[in-house]
Amino acid sequence: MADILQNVMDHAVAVARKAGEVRHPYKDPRWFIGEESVAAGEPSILTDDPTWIIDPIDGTTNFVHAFPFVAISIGFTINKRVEVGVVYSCLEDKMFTARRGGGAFCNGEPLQVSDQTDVHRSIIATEFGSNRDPEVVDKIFSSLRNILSLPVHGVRGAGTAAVNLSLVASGCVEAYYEMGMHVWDIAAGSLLVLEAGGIVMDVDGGDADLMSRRILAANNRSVALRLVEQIAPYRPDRDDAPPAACD
Ligand SMILES: O=P(O)(O)OC[C@@]1(O)O[C@H](CO)[C@@H](O)[C@@H]1O
Ligand SMILES: [Mg+2]
Ligand SMILES: [Mg+2]
Repeated sequence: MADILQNVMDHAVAVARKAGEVRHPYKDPRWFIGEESVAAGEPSILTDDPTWIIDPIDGTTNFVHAFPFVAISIGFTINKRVEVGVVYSCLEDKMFTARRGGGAFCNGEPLQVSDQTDVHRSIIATEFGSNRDPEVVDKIFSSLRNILSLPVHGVRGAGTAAVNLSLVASGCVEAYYEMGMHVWDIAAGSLLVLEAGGIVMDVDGGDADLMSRRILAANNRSVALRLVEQIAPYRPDRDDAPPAACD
């Protein structure tokens, strides 16, 4: 794994030098989108530059309550496309890695999504999120009611987007959808799913957009599209939305 990260960093330096940049890729804030750096006021704009997208603890509420799913999530993008994804599920001691075109792995073992095509025989992962706006809560429950009534085998949620995506990549659940999480929750895990043979799209069936705070990741298109029909979508403020103006 250290080799993969080193290669990526070398690549980032090479791209920067080619572009005539003198910025240090480990230090310049423009090369990072991190949950904590954004909370501290750094920008959250995804550019074509090589960019690390980092969530040091995904599943903070789980962590506080000793609910045993917590992950570190590190994605790396070039031209706004995830090239490398690493999710470390700390308490499971599982290191998930993926490199674009190079497959997805758990502790070095190749991953493959589930081959289930029937949504009625599927387990779907999702989250309730932290938005308690009644309209949003209604949409969450409307989606859940529709999906449970399909029916499906079950609905689960690990409490971390990164782990939910690792579960899709591992074939333990057929799909995961959520609205309201952030780019640092999903950048790495979305590549795990793609490289394990799955698909990633918007909850309305459109193209995936890392900054949109909406995701549907599935083992295949037929399961995904059945879910699109059931999901009541809403649009959280984008991760790259300009800050609200102050009076
Ligand atoms: O703040 P944290 O712990 O980094 O992450 C937030 C998060 O855990 O909350 C969501 C639940 O809605 C998850 O999908 C998401 O990953
Ligand atoms: Mg976090
Ligand atoms: Mg998180």
